Amino acid sequence: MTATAFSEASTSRFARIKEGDLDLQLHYNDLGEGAETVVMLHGSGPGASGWANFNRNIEPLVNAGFRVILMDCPGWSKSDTIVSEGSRSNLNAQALKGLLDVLKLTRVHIIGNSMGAHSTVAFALEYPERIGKLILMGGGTGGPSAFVPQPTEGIKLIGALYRDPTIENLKKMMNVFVFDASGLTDELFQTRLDNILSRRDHLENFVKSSTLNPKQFPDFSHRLHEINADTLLVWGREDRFVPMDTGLRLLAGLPRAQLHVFNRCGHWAQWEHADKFNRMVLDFLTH
Ligand SMILES: O=C(O)CCC(=O)/C=C/C=C(\O)C(=O)O
Repeated sequence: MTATAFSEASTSRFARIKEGDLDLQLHYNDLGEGAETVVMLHGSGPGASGWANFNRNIEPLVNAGFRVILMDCPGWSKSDTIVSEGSRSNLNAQALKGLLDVLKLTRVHIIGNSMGAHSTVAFALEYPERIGKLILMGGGTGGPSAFVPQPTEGIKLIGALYRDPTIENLKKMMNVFVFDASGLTDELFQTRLDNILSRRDHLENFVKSSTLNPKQFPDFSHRLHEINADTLLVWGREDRFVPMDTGLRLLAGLPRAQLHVFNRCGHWAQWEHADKFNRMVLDFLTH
């Protein structure tokens, strides 16, 4: 499959999942045909989706012979909406279990970005037999930062955009996502704003969820030693959403983890340093 052979629309799929108390329709993108599958889980910003977060990272994996599944978590993009009163990390893990069962995938590698990384760790703890290797970027556990006041600047901007979804608030948030904002185009802003405004129900339910339970992403630090999977941690040195000492906490707790820190990089390492990130991921998955 070549770069021009796939698009969001041509790879868009829906699945009905019933997993425990969850009964909902999930949207996902399905690309490639390899024997091994890589699942990508997006972050929690308004208008995020698998495609929005990972469109620069799909092609090298597909060309290397992996099947790639981008799951849109409940409450994002074209998946059903939901109010999360408990741990959203665990809710997303449960949704992923349901999707993998529908797709008959027994074991997958997972790349998680921010909330997606928190959810990857929740999945690894709940369903250890279903995981291959893990790649966690800008997340993996909630909990305190020893150095940066919380909520961080970036998380406050996410909250402001959820409550008041204007182009001005979107630009404020996205300028903090990245180290170098010169790559953010008007087209990117407009696409993201269209995604945001197309699902007001998701926005309202995220605000409701955060009011019901401000700690949507619990601290897994005390359980990290249970995860035996090879894990690549990737952080931006200038991450203003989830500070880099969270990466150090993960490195200390996960027995088989290694950490790579990009300099001149914010919260979107997979986008800001896509070529190097893609090479590192392929090397990690194939060796
Ligand atoms: O609150 C947290 O710990 C997670 C924050 C988070 O998931 C932010 C992600 C932002 C994006 O990657 C996005 O919106 O595209």
